[in-house]
Amino acid sequence: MENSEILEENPEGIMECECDRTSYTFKLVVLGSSGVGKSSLVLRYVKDDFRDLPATVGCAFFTQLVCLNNTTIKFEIWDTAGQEKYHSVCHLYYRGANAALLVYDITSKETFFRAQLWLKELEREFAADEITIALIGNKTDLSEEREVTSEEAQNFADDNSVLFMETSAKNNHNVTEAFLAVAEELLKQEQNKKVHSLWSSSCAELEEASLEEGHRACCRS
Ligand SMILES: Nc1nc2c(ncn2[C@@H]2O[C@H](COP(=O)(O)OP(=O)(O)OP(=O)(O)O)[C@@H](O)[C@H]2O)c(=O)[nH]1
Repeated sequence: MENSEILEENPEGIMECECDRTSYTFKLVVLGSSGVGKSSLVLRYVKDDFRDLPATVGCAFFTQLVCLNNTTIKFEIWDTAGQEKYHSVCHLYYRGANAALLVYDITSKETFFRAQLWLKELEREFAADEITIALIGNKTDLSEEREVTSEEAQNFADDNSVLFMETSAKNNHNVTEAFLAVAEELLKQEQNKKVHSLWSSSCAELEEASLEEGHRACCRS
């Protein structure tokens, strides 16, 4: 996590990063029940601010640039409304997402169950290697009212192969770390894809070479 920084986008929208060798744009959608702190997490991450916000209507859109391990990442963040009346349109917002934060409030078991339902919905809509998912337990500053233990959430995350972190948008605890963990995972997958495609093309070349060799050997005999 040390080798990372949040970057400013200049007025022309050009990424400014000394270490910019490769750049990626990732769509990240934030999902979860109303009031769990989705918008507050995004506001904390993008503007390092915390204040009372009106309930989100539909969806709010933000961008954030991050330099991580000599790579520039542009996060396109879609902060969805948690109110039930918007649920039917949510698929429009998570379509094409590379990553999802499934947020619950550690003081509300119900919101944890709702995050589990979100996971099921995403598993129906995306193949496993299509989307990086992080389960986020927010409001750790209210630990005396906690209803969801870290252990049960961690176990659930491990069983379902998703990232897990607890945060407080209010106290700025683990917020940047949560987004960076997702960025790191996305970069890892991009690197795996590159290795896989290099490997596939080398295999194809080898196959072609051995066919040619076989053909020559056959013509010699
Ligand atoms: N104590 C505490 N309160 C928080 C935290 N994060 C958000 N809140 C409060 O929780 C309430 C809801 O926060 P929002 O960020 O609007 O929640 P949301 O999930 O975006 O809600 P919708 O827009 O309805 O989907 C607000 O009163 C926030 O101030 C936190 O980390 N700790």
